Amino acid sequence: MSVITGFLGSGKTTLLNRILKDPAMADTAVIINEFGDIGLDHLLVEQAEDGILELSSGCLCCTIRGDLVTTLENLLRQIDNGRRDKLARVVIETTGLADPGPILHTIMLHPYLVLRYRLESVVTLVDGVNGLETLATHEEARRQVAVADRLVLTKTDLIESAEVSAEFEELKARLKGLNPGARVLSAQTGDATPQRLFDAGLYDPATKIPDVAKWLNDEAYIDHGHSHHHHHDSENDHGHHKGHAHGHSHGHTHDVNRHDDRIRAFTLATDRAIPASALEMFLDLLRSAHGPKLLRVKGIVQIAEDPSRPVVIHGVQHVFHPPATLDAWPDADHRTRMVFITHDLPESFVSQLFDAFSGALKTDTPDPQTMVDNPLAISGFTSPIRG
Ligand SMILES: Nc1nc2c(ncn2[C@@H]2O[C@H](COP(=O)(O)OP(=O)(O)OP(=O)(O)O)[C@@H](O)[C@H]2O)c(=O)[nH]1
Repeated sequence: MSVITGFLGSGKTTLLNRILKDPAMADTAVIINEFGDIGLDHLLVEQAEDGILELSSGCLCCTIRGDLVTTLENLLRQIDNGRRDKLARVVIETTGLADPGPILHTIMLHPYLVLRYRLESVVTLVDGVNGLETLATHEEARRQVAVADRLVLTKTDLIESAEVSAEFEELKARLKGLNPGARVLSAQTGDATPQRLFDAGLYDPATKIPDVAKWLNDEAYIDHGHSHHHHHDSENDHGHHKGHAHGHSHGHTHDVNRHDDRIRAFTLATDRAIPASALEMFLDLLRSAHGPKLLRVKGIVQIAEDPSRPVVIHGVQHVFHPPATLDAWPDADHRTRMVFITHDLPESFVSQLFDAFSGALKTDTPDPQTMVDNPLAISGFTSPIRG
């Protein structure tokens, strides 16, 4: 399942309209609000039922009937009844100012849908001409960029003057600052193909084998770290971070970029395994106490009890997929590696919390027992240390 988001008028409908015709969209169900918006006349509609149209490309175009859950259930029912043989993926277009969070909530917190759908890609469209201004003035737009797996630049054909093209370069630098790991595609050059847009999940769609390096893309955070100053102070440096990157692009436009300082992109890497229950506690605490500050979390984690089988974690805002255990490490690198994009949540806080739970105690940092026993701590937690 993938979600297409982007600011008002960023070109979502235009992009969808183009990709619906692509044979690579066969067996994909695209959920939109209204058929009228997308102008399907030219797409040779073959059949209509339950608000679902089958296009000549083999793509299904669905309007929301009732609510999103009902629409997603209807699609599953068609497969389960044998009325449809295959549904490779679902793409949901969010409307207007949409925050993809509630849509992802709906699916990942639904007891049945979560068993049948897996989040593949969050695609965010960014207007190549107005994007810089939108990012400067709208918090929502910055968050949309920060949660993305793929960023698509639209309207680049309208860039004519040198001034606009300088702004465009600046826009690209800002996007990189906000979300170093997201692949950037261009709607105009035709590189925003369905495959590039949507194959952002952990599992290769053809082989079903997890591709951790591509999915996590933590290398991008490290490369990105060079040209920026670090808020990092030595007190917080535990020496296990592989790279640091901060969500802002510095340079000649401090004014415009100052908002980005609130969004941070960073990695956390360590050789130290964490007990399974402590990982659960770490994620629970992050999610329940700081959920709104998490924009995106991905990671592969070494578990103390079963170090040869890593656990994959994945969250968008405070919604986390149930962690999945892989049969083996994908390569020789067996370190825990996590990438975080946060809003008003500093790297040092996350790394200290992880250290506390993974047992790297320092005299001046909280240990998990005190965090749990602390009367000021969030209620409802039990000790991660059993026995
Ligand atoms: N020149 C140019 N115009 C574009 C491009 N993409 C979209 N547009 C135009 O921008 C306007 C808005 O595009 P839409 O595709 O409707 O944008 P949207 O994101 O679906 O808009 P909302 O549904 O209102 O949020 C339309 O007039 C499009 O024709 C592009 O790449 N180049």
